[in-house]
Amino acid sequence: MTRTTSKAISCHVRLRPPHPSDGKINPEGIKVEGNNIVALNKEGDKKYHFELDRCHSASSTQEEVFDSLRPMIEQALSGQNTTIFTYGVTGSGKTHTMQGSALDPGIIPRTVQAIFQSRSEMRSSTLRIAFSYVEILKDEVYDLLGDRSEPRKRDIRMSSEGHNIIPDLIIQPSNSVQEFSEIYNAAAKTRKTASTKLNSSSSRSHAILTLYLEARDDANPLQVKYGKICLIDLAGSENNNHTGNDKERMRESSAINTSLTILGKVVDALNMNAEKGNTDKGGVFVPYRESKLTRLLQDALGGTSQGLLICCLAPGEKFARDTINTLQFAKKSKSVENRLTIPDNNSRRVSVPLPRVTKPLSSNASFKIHAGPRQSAPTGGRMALSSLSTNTRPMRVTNVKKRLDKENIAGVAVKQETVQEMGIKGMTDEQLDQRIQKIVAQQMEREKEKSNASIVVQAEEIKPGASTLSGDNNTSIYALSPEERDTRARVIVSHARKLHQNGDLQQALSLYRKAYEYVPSNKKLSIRITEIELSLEGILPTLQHDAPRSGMKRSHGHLDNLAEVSMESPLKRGRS
Ligand SMILES: Nc1ncnc2c1ncn2[C@@H]1O[C@H](COP(=O)(O)OP(=O)(O)OP(=O)(O)O)[C@@H](O)[C@H]1O
Repeated sequence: MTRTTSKAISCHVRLRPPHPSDGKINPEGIKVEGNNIVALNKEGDKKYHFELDRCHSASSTQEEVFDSLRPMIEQALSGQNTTIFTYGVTGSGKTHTMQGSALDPGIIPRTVQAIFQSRSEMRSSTLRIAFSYVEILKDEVYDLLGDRSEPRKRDIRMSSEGHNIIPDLIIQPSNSVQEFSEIYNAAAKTRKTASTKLNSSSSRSHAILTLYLEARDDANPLQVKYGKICLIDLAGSENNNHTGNDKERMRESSAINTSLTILGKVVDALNMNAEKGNTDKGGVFVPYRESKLTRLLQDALGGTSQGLLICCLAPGEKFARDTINTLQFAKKSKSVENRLTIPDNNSRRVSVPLPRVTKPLSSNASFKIHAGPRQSAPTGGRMALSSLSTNTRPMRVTNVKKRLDKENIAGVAVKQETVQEMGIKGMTDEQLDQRIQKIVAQQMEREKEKSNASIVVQAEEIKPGASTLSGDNNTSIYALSPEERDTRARVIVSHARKLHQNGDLQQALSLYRKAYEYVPSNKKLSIRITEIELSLEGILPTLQHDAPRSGMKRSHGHLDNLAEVSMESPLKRGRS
């Protein structure tokens, strides 16, 4: 089980030490006092006061910065999605804070080190680690992993579960810090940077590194905790009067500034909704979809991830306005509340397992070996913890997952004790797979036998007189042709959708389950059912019906498509 709780985004500030590119510096321009910060405007006649969760002065070390967020990494290891991002004007120290250098490593290398360290200390569970790495350049998403000769541009799509996903994203398993570093460092070099007047190595793109964690209890492999850490180095906001940008840099700069402006609009909309006290009913439209960045940050902003924003400040007088803007962004972000899903210790939901490394990675073959699958769509990954923007975990769903999805859908409880009694400790994954398959198959068979007789009658009650359902109340599902099963499922789904649109999740769920009996291989339907179940359990934060609301844009797609798509495969099979 999991529970949900509200938690505001944490906001830290880090002041960079002076640098020759800063020009004139007013020693009174930015003052850090404990967790308070006072900034002067450029003219020096107006003071702005801000209180943040943590302020790091110019003398703060990388270690101190990391120590201040270490608890979040520990929570991620317990299954909590986590997003940490650096924000600030160009040259303010975002990349230094997030990445650092070999001699002075930043958050990313320290986080990876801490995770592998925790893994080596785990006594009763096994931790598997994988990562993806993308950049957003001029509002396009590029996969930084993978072979250079392959196309790297990726789309973002809305999954049928309502999450933003990146189809074909490479998820790279990793077995050691060294293995991670070889691949990650090579990929980081391909991130777009360029020299500007303010920063000789200015990031021209937003970079998102996602670490996927899967902790499996050794004594009970069905107890799995999934965590995800997104570490985001945003490109800096820019004033082209200072940067001396040429035409190409200007174009990049404009895309960077636009996406950061939309980020600000998203935060504003979330705050307006929070002020109204209700984000779900008739609130202000949150423009996540206006940029790729905000689509991918959706889970971190008003979603289910715990979030930390680190605002970086440059001390030069010419940055006074940027400093105040950055601090104002921090101030408004602080009031954005996320709804965290916190797994408890007994969680046994089986989710999307990480891909396995089948061969050892060689140091110079990092991009050629993709033990991680490249898939074109999410295949029913675990929704509670997989919804973070990149959120999107297009990983392979193993047979175990599929079977246990079926288990849920058919309402068959595979008792944990039963599995334990069968002595699965020490089994290989394959043996475990086979064992679970057997248990689920037996239980599903029993459930199906019980429910067959009632399904047709119940469907008839949903829409009396529907021609497709009339006259054969006693017909077994198995006696129907694929087309007939498909037609029946369609009718039931269309009623389920109406109930869903009316917000009657419980009834909708029961009808979707009935429809699923007719089309048990239908993945979309299976995902929809799981989604509603999670929603009813309070694991998924909101599961809104697709009916258009006045004054709000609606998200198109997943429900509208459901009846259609859900019926596709059986019909195709029937014809072939
Ligand atoms: N805390 C710090 N201590 C020492 N040097 C720093 C610190 N922060 C930043 N620097 C140095 O300042 C320069 C600019 O920093 P960095 O590249 O991290 O800025 P940025 O905000 O990522 O810029 P951009 O948005 O242009 O990519 C770099 O040379 C970096 O090493």
